[in-house]
Amino acid sequence: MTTDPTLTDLAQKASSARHTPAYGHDALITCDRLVRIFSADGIEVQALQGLDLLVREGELMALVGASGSGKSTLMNILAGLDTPTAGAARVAGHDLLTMTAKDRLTYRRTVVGFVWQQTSRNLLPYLTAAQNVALPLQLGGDRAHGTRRARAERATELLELLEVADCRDRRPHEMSGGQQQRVAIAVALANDPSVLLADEPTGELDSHTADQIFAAFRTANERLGTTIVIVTHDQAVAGEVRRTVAIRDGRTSTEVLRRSEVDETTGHERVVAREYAMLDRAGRLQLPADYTRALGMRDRVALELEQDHIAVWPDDSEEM
Ligand SMILES: Nc1ncnc2c1ncn2[C@@H]1O[C@H](COP(=O)(O)OP(=O)(O)OP(=O)(O)O)[C@@H](O)[C@H]1O
Repeated sequence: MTTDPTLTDLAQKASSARHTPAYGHDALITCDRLVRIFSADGIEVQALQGLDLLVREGELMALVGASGSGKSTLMNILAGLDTPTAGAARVAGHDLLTMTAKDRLTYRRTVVGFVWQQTSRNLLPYLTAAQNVALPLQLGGDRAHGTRRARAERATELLELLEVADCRDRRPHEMSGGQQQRVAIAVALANDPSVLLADEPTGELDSHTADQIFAAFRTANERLGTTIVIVTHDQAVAGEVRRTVAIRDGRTSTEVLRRSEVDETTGHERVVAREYAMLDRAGRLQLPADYTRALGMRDRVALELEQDHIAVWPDDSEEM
């Protein structure tokens, strides 16, 4: 039996809804049902199809996914280089959908730093490493680094932190690919951004050099507290971070979390990884393709609520 709610019931309901924190209220990066549609030659491509993602301050995380799944599209939006078609995206309090062109420029110069795959895209070829690091300080208009000397000191400090102080006076073509990427990280960190975004930063490097670049990101994360999001195909990099989020068909699909555990018998520390599926706010869940294939699940499945889990069964309606 249902009874009509009283005015007091409705007031209480409205008040509790007001006190429910908004989705992602405590996250540094919030993507809420993010959509990006590209139209080319009359054909629409939905690169992001309602992507949800929360990243907390101080995280170092990896984004993985097949080619064409939407990783670069997401990174370009977070970098302030592209605007979403619909949904919501906020980074450090900046609304990426409603920013004016002027806000967008300030955002790109002071809130986010980026490192791209192509080493040549990250540095200006005619400037030395130190000059490359000093440039964003000058453009960002940071008062603390208003003088040439203050900027040179900051450049030296960052190049030392990333262990490329010896490249200080060299131009990009006089450095190895790995050195160039470490200088690129220093450039991206110059204005002390809230978030550092890296799109396949080790894509052009051999595995040993890639390890060194990853160590440089870890240093930035641990020593400066910068939140870092790395898009990577490199399993070694994805295996090193505490959180790896997989994107499939323009949505976040699964997430692997790793934590250290001490083995009770040996006393050794080991890393335990566990994979989770993403449940979106509408209650949608993407089942891994190999699971559904293994059980011949297609368009319909049966669900049963158990005491502590939900069971998903293949469609048995034909047998009924
Ligand atoms: N400017 C654009 N115009 C039209 N379609 C685009 C554009 N940029 C991306 N797309 C399409 O959007 C989809 C997602 O592309 P995106 O580059 O984000 O994928 P990705 O996961 O980064 O792939 P990769 O790992 O190969 O770089 C693809 O189908 C791509 O063809």
